[in-house]
Amino acid sequence: MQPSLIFDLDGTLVDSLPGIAESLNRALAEADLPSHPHPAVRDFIGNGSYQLARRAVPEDAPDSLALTVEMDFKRHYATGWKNGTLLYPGIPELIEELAARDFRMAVLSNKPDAFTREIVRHFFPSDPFDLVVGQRDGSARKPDPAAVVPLFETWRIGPEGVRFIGDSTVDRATAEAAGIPFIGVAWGYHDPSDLGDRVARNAPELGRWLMTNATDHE
Ligand SMILES: O=C(O)COP(=O)(O)O
Repeated sequence: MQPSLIFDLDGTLVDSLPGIAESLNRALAEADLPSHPHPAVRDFIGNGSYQLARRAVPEDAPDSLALTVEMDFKRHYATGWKNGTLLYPGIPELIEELAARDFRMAVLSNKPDAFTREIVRHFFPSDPFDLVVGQRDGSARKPDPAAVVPLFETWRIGPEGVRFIGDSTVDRATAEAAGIPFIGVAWGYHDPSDLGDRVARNAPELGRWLMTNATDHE
């Protein structure tokens, strides 16, 4: 049987850095705080919108200021993501091909849930994912392995029947803690050398690996 596939969103399926940076910098400007260049914002991404804001404000700033920046970031991002989010090359073709081959697929993101769903709906109108899960109040978030439990429940499957595909050390840590084989992607926001020994350089390579390993755990 083919493995079920969990995809990270930011840095894996879509390049969301321009939209995140623009919305974050607008929120910072409203709080009279300095903005950050894209490479710095890239390093803030991965642990959700609160951590994004927390890392963007001065270290000694109170949590209340980080929360204000997070709220304003979300307000700008609600409209701003469309101008600053792009699919990575080869991703739509890869997802279509995997769907045609009956791979079961899900998206698991630390991005706020409403944005995660809206972005996935926008870029994947054929609805190829069984489940799209973003960050929700009160629910576990990566790297907590409990974040993958809703996916196991939907698929009625254990970790050995799943692959986790992501661009970050947060994704890798989640997969490892949950016992899921991890495949890194080199085109995202973290250094590929931190992603273990299976790191795909482009979407066709990732596709080949996923399709040729399809029967690993039959
Ligand atoms: O927005 C974030 O912080 C991370 O999002 P991701 O989990 O899709 O990489």
